[in-house]
Amino acid sequence: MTDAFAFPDGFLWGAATAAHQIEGSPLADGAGPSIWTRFAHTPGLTHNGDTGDVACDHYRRWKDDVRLMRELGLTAYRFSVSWSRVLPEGTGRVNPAGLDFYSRLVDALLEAGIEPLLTLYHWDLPAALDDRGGWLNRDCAGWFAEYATVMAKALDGRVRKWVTLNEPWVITDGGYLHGALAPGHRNKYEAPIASHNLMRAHGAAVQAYRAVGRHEIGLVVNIEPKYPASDAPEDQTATRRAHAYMNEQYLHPALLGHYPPELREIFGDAWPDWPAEDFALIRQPLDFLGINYYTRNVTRADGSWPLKAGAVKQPSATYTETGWEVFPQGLTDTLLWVRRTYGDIPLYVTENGAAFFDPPVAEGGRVRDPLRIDYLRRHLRAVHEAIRAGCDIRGYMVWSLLDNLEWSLGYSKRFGIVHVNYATQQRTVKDSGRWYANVVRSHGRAL
Ligand SMILES: OC[C@@H]1[C@@H](O)[C@H](O)[C@@H](O)c2[nH]c(CCc3ccccc3)c[n+]21
Repeated sequence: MTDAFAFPDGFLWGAATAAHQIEGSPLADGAGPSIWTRFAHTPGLTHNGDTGDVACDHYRRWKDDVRLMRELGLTAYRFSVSWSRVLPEGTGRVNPAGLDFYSRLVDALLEAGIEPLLTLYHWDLPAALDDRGGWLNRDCAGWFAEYATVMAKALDGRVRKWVTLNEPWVITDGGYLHGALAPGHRNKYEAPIASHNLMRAHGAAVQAYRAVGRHEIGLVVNIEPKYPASDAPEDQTATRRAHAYMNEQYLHPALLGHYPPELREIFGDAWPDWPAEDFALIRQPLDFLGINYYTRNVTRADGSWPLKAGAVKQPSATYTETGWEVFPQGLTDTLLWVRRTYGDIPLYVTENGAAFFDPPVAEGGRVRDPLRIDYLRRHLRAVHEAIRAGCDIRGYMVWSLLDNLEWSLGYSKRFGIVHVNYATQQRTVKDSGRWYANVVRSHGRAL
């Protein structure tokens, strides 16, 4: 009998984190501040005033955390580099202690048989570059290329899978349009400029990497599939607008060399005429795409700004602590859509997971999180369905290895398969972590 859930040979089973969310010690050993150091220390901007000053103390506990990954049997680990730890001013002077932290982390991962997937940018821009306009300054492409060159020279070969940006949509929509994330701008005219410059910087970093690196580089995007709430024409066009804005806005320029037409419709006079040469820079050949999937959106036309499209709550669905509908079919649909629209580029599910209300650690060190096990099992089966349908999916990274700092939501949301007691920094593998370890051990057959 063929195994029900046989995954391809070499399929990577991993977990994902990001520097600012787990490391702590943001200014240790010569590191410079990032926009999140500033944002979180600005009163009123984060839940409870939570900051990344300590987080999961991973900057000091990284050896134990790699040991934990090895005990879980992970074959890959996706993490991000804090740009301002390595380049305290963002460009120019390199901080050797910062580079050394990541070099030792990578060596420990390789020693444990764990493939590193390194994300260059996961939202924590050096504050010194924000002072120079940050992503609104077209010079950011050169800054990011310089940073990519420093990292490639230091780590390429030991790191063989590189990612330029994590989720340009969130960086732009959160940081420049709605202001919920650092640097906290709320400006319809800035958002397209930041968004376009992020993609120019992506292209420049891919070019810079290829001048030094000999391995693979890709882009990570969040995709939230949009399903029309009704057959009404206004709901159909609203769904199309929302899909173009969130799901096509970055993959189109990166892979097809142009934006979807809906963006000019959405932003109107705030959507510039971009210089044609920008698209040659943005559209660099990629070795893979990372897809971050959490939920879907049932969409209808409404008066909301700027999309005029809103979500329709699904009465019979299960929702996570972040208000996201549990909808595994959306992951299969997403992976098939990517292949249909952009071709057979290798894919990784670089984030998938859920925040549920976890009970406290019980006697004997157990955290019972059945809802997370159900979520992960159903989404991994959805990945397998896409593989059976012909998608070239090379790996899956659960978000997240550890409970960690959920950006503006602080420590109020727990996504980890490992519980973190923030008062003691004690790690406790949750039931979902034990379950995932078994799935990894069986190469998916235990699903
Ligand atoms: O919210 C859980 C995780 C974050 O902790 C990661 O840093 C980030 O890469 C990430 N992206 C998404 C999906 C996109 C999204 C982010 C924030 C808010 C709404 C949607 C979920 N997550």
